[in-house]
Amino acid sequence: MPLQLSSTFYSALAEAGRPLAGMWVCSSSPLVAEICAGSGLDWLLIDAEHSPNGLESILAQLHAVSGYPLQVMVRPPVNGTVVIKQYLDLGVQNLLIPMVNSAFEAAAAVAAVRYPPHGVRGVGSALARASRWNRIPDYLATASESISLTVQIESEAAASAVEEILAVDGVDGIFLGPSDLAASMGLLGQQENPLVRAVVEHCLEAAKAAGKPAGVNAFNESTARAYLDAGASFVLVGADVAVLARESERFAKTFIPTPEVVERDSY
Ligand SMILES: O=C(O)C(=O)C[C@H](O)[C@@H](O)CO
Repeated sequence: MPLQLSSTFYSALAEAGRPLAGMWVCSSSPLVAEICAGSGLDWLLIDAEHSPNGLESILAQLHAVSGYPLQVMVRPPVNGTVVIKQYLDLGVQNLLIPMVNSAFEAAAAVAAVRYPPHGVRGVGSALARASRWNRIPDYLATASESISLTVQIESEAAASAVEEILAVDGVDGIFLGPSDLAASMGLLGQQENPLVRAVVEHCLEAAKAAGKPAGVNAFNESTARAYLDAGASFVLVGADVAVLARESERFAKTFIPTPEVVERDSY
């Protein structure tokens, strides 16, 4: 029986017939990635934009989660042809490209994931995990069927161009980043601000009109539910590192007496 690659994020979304819920893996740890993979969530996003991940640690995490029935997406640090080629050759099948601000930038990402004549992806898969070292029959001809591309809308410029970005052939879906969006609107740290939420909802509507799925980052449960009600097809509702940070603080608060605040003279 020939080897087969798993289905993509968007095939799984269509098959599920309901929104997909997932979480970030930012710890760069294969062990933590595997713990999260067995949680029952629909998908994981391994982050390399803000997390200390290199090709080796991403590969180790892909290995760790490979036996679990969920989708895995990976976010590279930049929208770059070389880095995208390396991720694809590593066997990443679902890519989330950060900071895509225009149709031009979205088209560059599409070109990076496709072989010539449809794109500019370099040909090295025979020596790479992507094709399982040429054990996937016809990998070069069929690669694009095993890859999904999601672009991140996370600035005012991107939100203004969202219709054009959605219209780019090869963009399978969009993902809203309320934190950077808020920052670009002069509202740093205010991802829950009604002005930010209104822009997110505008983009969700644009995606619906374009017939493409849209996802959003929302760690606050009521916000996540509101975005799902507004038409989000997939959400990220937490992160490994955040769970660990908040729970370890809770342990400390529960068992360690709060030191008295010592009033000091000002020097
Ligand atoms: O702008 C956003 O929101 C995101 O892109 C998500 C962040 O990068 C993520 O680290 C959560 O804060």
